Amino acid sequence: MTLSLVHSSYSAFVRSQVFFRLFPAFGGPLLKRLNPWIIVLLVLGLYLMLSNIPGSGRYTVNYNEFKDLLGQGQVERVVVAEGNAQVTLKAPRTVTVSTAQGDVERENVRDVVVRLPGSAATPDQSLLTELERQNVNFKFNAPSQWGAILFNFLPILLLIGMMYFFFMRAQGGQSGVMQFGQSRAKKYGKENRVPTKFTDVAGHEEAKRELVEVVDFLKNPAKYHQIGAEIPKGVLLVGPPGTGKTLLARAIAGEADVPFFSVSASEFMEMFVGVGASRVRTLFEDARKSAPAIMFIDEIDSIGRKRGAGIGGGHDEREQTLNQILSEMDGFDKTSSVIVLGATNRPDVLDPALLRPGRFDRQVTIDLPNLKEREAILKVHLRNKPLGEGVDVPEIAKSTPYFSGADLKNVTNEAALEAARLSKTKIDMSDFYRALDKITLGLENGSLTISDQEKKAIAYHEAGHAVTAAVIPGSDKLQKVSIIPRGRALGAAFYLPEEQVLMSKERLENQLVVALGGRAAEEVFMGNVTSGAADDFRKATNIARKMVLEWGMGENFKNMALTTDSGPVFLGEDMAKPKMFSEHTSQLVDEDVKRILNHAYDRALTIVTEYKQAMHDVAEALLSQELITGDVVREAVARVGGAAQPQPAPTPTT
Ligand SMILES: Nc1ncnc2c1ncn2[C@@H]1O[C@H](COP(=O)(O)OP(=O)(O)OP(=O)(O)O)[C@@H](O)[C@H]1O
Ligand SMILES: [Zn+2]
Repeated sequence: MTLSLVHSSYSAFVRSQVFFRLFPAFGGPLLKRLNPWIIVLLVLGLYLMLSNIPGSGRYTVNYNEFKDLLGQGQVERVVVAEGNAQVTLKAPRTVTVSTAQGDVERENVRDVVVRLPGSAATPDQSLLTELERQNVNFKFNAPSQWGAILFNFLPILLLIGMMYFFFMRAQGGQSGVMQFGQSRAKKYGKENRVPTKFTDVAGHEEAKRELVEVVDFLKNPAKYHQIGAEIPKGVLLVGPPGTGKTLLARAIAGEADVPFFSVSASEFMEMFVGVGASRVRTLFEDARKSAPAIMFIDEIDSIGRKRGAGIGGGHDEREQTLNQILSEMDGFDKTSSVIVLGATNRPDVLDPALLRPGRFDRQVTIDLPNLKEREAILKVHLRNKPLGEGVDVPEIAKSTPYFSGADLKNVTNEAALEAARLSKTKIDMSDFYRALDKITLGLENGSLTISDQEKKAIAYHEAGHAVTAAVIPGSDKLQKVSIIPRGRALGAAFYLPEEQVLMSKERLENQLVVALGGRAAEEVFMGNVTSGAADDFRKATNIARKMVLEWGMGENFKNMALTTDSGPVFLGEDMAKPKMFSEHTSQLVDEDVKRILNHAYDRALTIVTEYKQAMHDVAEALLSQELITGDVVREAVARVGGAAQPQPAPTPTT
């Protein structure tokens, strides 16, 4: 359980992590795969079903019952096939039939099936004699071609088929026999003309300027060929999820009016080695046929990771697929005008071979949008939505730091849904606020029962964050504080972080004080501490470790970095990377981290004690109103401190 969700502005990295966590759905398209195994299973299932149904829709009777019926002269017709006899009675009557629940009487039965005793497909002699004597219409069907093949040879055929299948995969899927891979690649590579234009992509002006060249080449390839200019074969779009990489790729195709082939690299990943490579081949063939064209490969890092880094399964397949892409790109002759656009958010893990000249030798960075760009993106997505008076788009942009384009689109959509839910005809500012709360924190958790004592603890905890944030000069501006439980969080303080690329040591230390302010308040005002600060500690420790390990801010390690690689580590790579420092060094690191955290915690304790009255005021306001604005906190602090502490320069808000 977390008592608070302090999304103050740690480092850009920490922040992006938070948002990736909050928006897992933006990780990429959901793939619907039809796995070859499913087909095998279906066939097997069908086989089992067919071989189990003796005669569809008929009751089954046991052999003795049949003999009785025959003895009574009730049987009109018998057809024997594969050890079963399909029996038609002279008239409908009540018979004892076998069911899963045992023998039961059934009325009005005329057609039944009898499973003949023994494994023989031929009925015994005495039965034949009796049938003949009664002059029953009797037919003995030798197992039909069909039945015989299906029931006796199918398993063998399946086995041979699968061996063949695996064998071909192992061969690297040479074309001609790769029906599986080929037909599916066609389906994945959607070839279509797209109406998307650059005007649909807000912001990214820099990227657009670079990509105009690509558009021009696709429009007039002759111009470039004639003068001997070589145009990039591959352009890598690099940026976090949801920032519009796919959108830009489509816009290029749309602007140039050329076919757009798109595929997500993870779709190449199959259980069978070689399928991916074969799909790549087919896809490129198709694209070349309709050149000039754009081929877009999303999530290229999923196959383009450094070779040899992976551990375990799927790794051969990945390498083969990657090799195929590389050789296809090399295979483009200078006159073929297919441009491959790849998208990734992990360029650092890509195989260097992908980035060599003649392949993805150009990189275009697609970053998270800044304030102005967010406003522009919001406007794009609000184009067709009716807005009420007083909707302040710049204000929404300000409240959505580090949101990606996809996140912003989601905000506009959620706001529209909120408005519709209240049967409004226009979207108001309040709808946007509710949408934002919902998105950043999850739904209000009304089912949670919280005791009064717990509520008090939460209120003081949040007050601790809020008051320290208001007291420390230059902290992120506190926007609001709430103790309404939402999702996993029991309470939260919201800040409007100033977007900064560089974090000073002082600023980081201040953030640590605010992060630990919650626990400090618990200790001072509740007399005991709770488990609610777990998340705060995780975040604080994360920052402190980075300060020591990466940013050279530790006392033992002034001005040196102990890691060479930042960012989330890939499983394979991490396992392969030897530990960079000794046991002794680790101890020194821990010392430094501890010192930084302790210092911050002491400062937090001092502040909440010094601003005792403000703490009480804020906690009480929270307990009675559940949600208060940053102004309430700032006023409470000002009443205590007067001019003792300089206030943060307020960023203009309405
Ligand atoms: N700059 C932008 N302008 C307008 N809309 C945007 C922008 N960026 C993202 N969007 C919206 O977000 C949606 C998702 O973006 P898109 O799929 O292009 O992101 P992506 O970078 O390809 O993400 P991923 O890496 O997850 O595939 C787009 O369909 C678009 O509606
Ligand atoms: Zn907290």
